[in-house]
Amino acid sequence: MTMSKNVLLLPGDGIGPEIVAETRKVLEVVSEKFSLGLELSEALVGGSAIDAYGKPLPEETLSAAKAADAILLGAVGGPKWDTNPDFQIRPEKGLLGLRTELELFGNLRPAILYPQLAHASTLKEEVVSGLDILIVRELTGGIYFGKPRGIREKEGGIREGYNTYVYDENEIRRIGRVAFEAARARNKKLCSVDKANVLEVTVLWREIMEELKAEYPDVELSHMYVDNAAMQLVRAPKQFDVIVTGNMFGDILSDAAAMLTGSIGMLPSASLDKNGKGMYEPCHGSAPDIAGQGKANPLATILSAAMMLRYSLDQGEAADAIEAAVSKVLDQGLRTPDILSEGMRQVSTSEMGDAVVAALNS
Ligand SMILES: NC(=O)c1ccc[n+]([C@@H]2O[C@H](COP(=O)([O-])OP(=O)(O)OC[C@H]3O[C@@H](n4cnc5c(N)ncnc54)[C@H](O)[C@@H]3O)[C@@H](O)[C@H]2O)c1
Ligand SMILES: CC(C)[C@H](C(=O)O)[C@@H](O)C(=O)O
Ligand SMILES: [Mg+2]
Repeated sequence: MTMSKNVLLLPGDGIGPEIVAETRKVLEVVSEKFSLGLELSEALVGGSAIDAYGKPLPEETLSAAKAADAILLGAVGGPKWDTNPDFQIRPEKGLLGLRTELELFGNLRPAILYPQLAHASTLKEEVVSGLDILIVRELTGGIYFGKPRGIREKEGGIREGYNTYVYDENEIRRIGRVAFEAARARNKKLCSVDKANVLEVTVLWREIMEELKAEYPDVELSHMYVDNAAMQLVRAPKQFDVIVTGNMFGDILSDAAAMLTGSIGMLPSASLDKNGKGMYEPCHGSAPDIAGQGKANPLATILSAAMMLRYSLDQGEAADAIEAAVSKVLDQGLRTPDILSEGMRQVSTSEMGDAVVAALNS
């Protein structure tokens, strides 16, 4: 008898509902094919939750997320809510609240170039071909959550905005271990990215990473300043295997890494707690500029579902099948507009989802 597994789908805003609908089709097919007994339910988060409940993370959604075996999120945000004067009532706060409430501190953002997309990258083919790197981003600390924060008035009525970049050594150690373990399971090369020439918080970061090295003598550890890392990611990205960094640097570097894979529409992610429970989402946002037009690439979300099966639901075979199906549709020359190149056939969001389903069934 199969044990049923509860998966909570959080479509969110903008292209979120479109890409999650395609991913739902894929999950239904693999559930059937591999007898996974996935029970899929949906809840609101972000702007859609603000519209329905007046807040971006309603209690119903949070308790469903806590009860679920795994969560798959589309994206949140959009211009409709960007001018909300109460900063707590913003879609992004719903996503950040889920990450902190569920203690999802370990964010894995793999940037893999499918060989079929070597032409889709804006970089030269030889720079990106064979690319397979992993960014490990700390997700529940750093400047995103540090206190004090706010906008205050100084003497003379001058307003100033302020945030606090803070990490304690335990927070650094636990993300460090995630990264060392990941490097150990790959090519045993870890690059820690910081700004230790300027920021004390990252002086401590570097010190703790060095300390952890003793536990992982088989992993080669190096350090790089974030400005150089941004440059090196574009200049020679294949020099990296695993990168570990804090919340904000990881946010920025992972968008840069996305373009190495051809499109931000290709980059999946896993956000894990200490027990491996997780929320899975594409690295991109709600793309308001293309929402509702059938132009969104659903593959980052579909690949996030594969990560979910592998990391939280222990279904590596089903995950492999999804990734093979994605590779197959790329072999067939099917492309959403963001990854379109000469000689390929342009398809819509739902045609891409249907093609992945067909590849799974074939
Ligand atoms: N995890 C999330 O939910 C998340 C992540 C990033 C941004 N956001 C939010 O999304 C909104 C828009 O932010 P942004 O414009 O800076 O970033 P974005 O990632 O939404 O879009 C950047 C560009 O990439 C394109 N793009 C993104 N995903 C795509 C896909 N799947 N297929 C094809 N093209 C795609 C968009 O059309 C746009 O041109 C903001 O409200 C932001 O806060 C949410
Ligand atoms: C929407 C925003 C809060 C989020 C982040 O900054 O973490 C996004 O950019 C991401 O990369 O997941
Ligand atoms: Mg981001």
